[in-house]
Amino acid sequence: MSDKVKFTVKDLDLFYGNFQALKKINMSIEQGKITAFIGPSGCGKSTFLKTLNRMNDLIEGVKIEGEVTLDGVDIYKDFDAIMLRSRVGMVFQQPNPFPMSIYDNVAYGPRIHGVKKKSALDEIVEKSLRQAAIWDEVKDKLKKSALAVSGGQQQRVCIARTLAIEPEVILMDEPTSALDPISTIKIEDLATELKKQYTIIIVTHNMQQAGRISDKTAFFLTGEVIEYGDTEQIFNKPVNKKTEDYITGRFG
Ligand SMILES: Nc1ncnc2c1ncn2[C@@H]1O[C@H](COP(=O)(O)OP(=O)(O)OP(=O)(O)O)[C@@H](O)[C@H]1O
Repeated sequence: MSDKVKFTVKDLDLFYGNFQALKKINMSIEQGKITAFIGPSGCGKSTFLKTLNRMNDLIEGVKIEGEVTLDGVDIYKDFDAIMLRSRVGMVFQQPNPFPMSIYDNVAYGPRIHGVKKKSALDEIVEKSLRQAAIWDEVKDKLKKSALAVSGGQQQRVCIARTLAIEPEVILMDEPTSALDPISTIKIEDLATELKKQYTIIIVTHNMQQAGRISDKTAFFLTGEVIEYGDTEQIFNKPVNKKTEDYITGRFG
């Protein structure tokens, strides 16, 4: 697997009004890997994740300074936000299928991007549901409401919906925190499978999860990245005392 850099973040500051939520973040995120963001509640993990597909643009009073590039192109200066989000998809904490059929959920993005032919949509829907490891469970109920399946299945439908627009990066914001252990393992296995094709960045409170699936880990504290490196190093030989305290549960 190449070590090609997907995102480069330089001196990134983010303010919600007067409150500085991110402080001088510098990070290179590698392609084809799973990068985990860990740290205590409120330390800025989700905020940082959302700067990578400009979801914070939608919040009033947000000010962002510094630079984020995707494949070397500045996402704040040289990208249309909609175009960016089609390359950098997102899966949220709570499964959030649209109140429509499973088929229409997955076909939603391609339709917006102009795919109209039924045969083409059928193909995308099947491929995406297969990639999201849920095809066999839903293939006989594609016309049923996406809200009528279990939470774990809903989350995989949401992942399929994200995959249907063929992004290059998938941002996952605590994607398993609302799920039972079996569904959690399914999503973890899925993430491991998907990294062959996609770059995945995941926010998680579950340290075992970060240890199990990620290649790189960044530890955040009060808006700063305290330590960033190979997951094995961060978990087994953290350099910073604060990282060690957090990893070993002595934090706070
Ligand atoms: N829309 C907003 N307006 C103002 N402050 C916000 C907003 N969103 C987040 N914050 C603040 O920014 C800080 C970072 O929040 P963020 O949600 O990024 O943290 P987090 O590490 O993801 O937390 P958690 O693990 O609890 O989800 C917190 O102090 C939070 O209260």
